[in-house]
Amino acid sequence: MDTKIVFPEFKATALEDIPRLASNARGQFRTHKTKNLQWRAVQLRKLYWALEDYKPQLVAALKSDLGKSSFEAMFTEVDWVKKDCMFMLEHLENFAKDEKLGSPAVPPTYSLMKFRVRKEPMGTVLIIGPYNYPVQLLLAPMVGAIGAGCTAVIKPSELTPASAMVIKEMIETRLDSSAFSVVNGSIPETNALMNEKWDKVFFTGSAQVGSIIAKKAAETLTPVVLELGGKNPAFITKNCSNLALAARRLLWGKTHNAGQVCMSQNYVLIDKEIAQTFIGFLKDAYKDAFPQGAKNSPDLSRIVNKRHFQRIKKMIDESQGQIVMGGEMDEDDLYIEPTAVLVNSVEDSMMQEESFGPIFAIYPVNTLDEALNIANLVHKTPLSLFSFGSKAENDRILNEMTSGGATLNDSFFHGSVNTVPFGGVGDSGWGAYRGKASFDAFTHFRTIAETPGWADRLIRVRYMPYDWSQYKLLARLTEKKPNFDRSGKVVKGFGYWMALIFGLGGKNAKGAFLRWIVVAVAHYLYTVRAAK
Ligand SMILES: NC(=O)c1ccc[n+]([C@@H]2O[C@H](COP(=O)([O-])OP(=O)(O)OC[C@H]3O[C@@H](n4cnc5c(N)ncnc54)[C@H](O)[C@@H]3O)[C@@H](O)[C@H]2O)c1
Ligand SMILES: CC1=C(/C=C/C(C)=C/C=C/C(C)=C/C=C/C=C(C)/C=C/C=C(C)/C=C/C=C(\C)C=O)C(C)(C)CCC1
Repeated sequence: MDTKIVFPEFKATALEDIPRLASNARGQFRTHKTKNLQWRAVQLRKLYWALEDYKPQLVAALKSDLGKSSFEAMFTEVDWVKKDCMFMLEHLENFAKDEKLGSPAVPPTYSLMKFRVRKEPMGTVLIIGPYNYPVQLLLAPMVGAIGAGCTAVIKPSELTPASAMVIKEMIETRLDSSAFSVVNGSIPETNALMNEKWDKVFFTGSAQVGSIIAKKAAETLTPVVLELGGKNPAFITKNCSNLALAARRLLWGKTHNAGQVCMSQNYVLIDKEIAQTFIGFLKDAYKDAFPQGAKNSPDLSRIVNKRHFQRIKKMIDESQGQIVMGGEMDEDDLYIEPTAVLVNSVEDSMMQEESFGPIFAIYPVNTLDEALNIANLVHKTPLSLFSFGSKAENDRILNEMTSGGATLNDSFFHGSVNTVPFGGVGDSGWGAYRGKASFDAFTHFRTIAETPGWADRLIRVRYMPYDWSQYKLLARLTEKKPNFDRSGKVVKGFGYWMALIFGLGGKNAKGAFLRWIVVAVAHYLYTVRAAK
């Protein structure tokens, strides 16, 4: 029996249908049904079971689009989003409930006004996905949108056509199709979508397209989340505790999904003295991962298409460096062997471009100063950074170079857990999502105050005719005196010494209280013993 799964041929959504789909989603939001937590929970449960039921099609589609192994398809795509659904379901009520605002945000003088933050759905949102994780990177943000109570239109990447068509059928047949729809297509369809008014746009993809999206969104002052790429550095110093482990972990970062991972390292800055040893360990790790050779491995994905194959090949072809691991390619099979290139210039093509594939540069340096200068020159705000040094060196690297996220002593572990916030900084991204951050990304935090009528006498100060005596009274009750002078120095005045003496050196009221308890207990024990 032939069990081969056949996918519907990729079909772009008709341009003339796009305004209607956007308008439907907006209209459905205005029915207010998405404000109901039960409705949201039902959609999340439906998405969970849709992913479970469509697993064979999704896994096969990922194989067809990217040569992705079923292991990675399950681990980082289908099961990943199912876990997201479970997490959102488990915490939905808690995330969505009003947050009471008390001290210190609200001073005691305003405590009668019942300040609170109400979590409101942003409205109707557009989610645009990239090709490298067609399921995860499109549907994980959608879990946030559903949890927050938004309606949404989602647009998968056209570079992964099989996944895009399976996702369209799955979402539109299994979720509330009046609230959620899928637009398939490329630039014209995305432009048509961007011509519509959204309450938020969530874009994952390249910085170049991110900038087009942000500009267009700015015309209508539409907020955007941008999840972009970066030229991510790894630092290895002489004090790296286990060089073989560093090699194994960094090789993982470039073999997982064939290195088509926004947060994997682009280049490794390594102390000159240990560079050759590291290369030896890399080769060992390679042999362990691919005992039959990388090309024969059932685990290694392929490059998404010929354009990206040629882009990656060009980086290697134009490099002045020396290939020290890998280097084999086969365009017909879209196969690129995991490859490391030893380089000695920031101008090298391997350092200038984002690799977004199974290749990376190794750049030997003399000092950590030099490494930090190079990394800041190549990309000041990468999406991630990896550091394999002593504690002091790792701290220094974190301190002297920023990044969206960072992992010490490993490749992208900070981005491998689906409930911790993930996002870029500067030109590697705006905003974050995953876990609670996904709910927050699609939520308007609306501050509410409620002023009881009987309190009007108390707030008389705001009314005309203005009365300075009322103002002074309020100031006396609410204004804090500075404990610092005009040069910014803390002044240790009478209040400071009193607090120190009567607080027994405690830093705050709680600390002082605990110290007084200790004193009281000690005094009690002493008097009991003395009495015996
Ligand atoms: N930070 C992250 O979470 C993350 C995740 C994955 C990929 N990325 C980055 O994305 C890039 C690779 O992904 P990609 O090639 O799919 O990105 P891309 O920017 O080419 O495409 C992303 C989406 O934008 C659409 N698009 C492409 N060109 C467009 C245009 N001119 N106008 C409007 N829409 C357009 C595509 O159809 C696709 O849906 C890399 O730079 C990678 O680092 C970032
Ligand atoms: C099982 C036992 C234990 C626990 C073991 C643990 C915690 C294992 C953890 C393993 C991990 C974290 C593996 C990492 C997997 C990597 C993944 C899932 C990669 C994901 C890729 C992603 C998200 C890509 C994203 C791409 C982006 C954003 C851009 O392109 C113990 C030790 C507790 C007890 C014994 C048993």
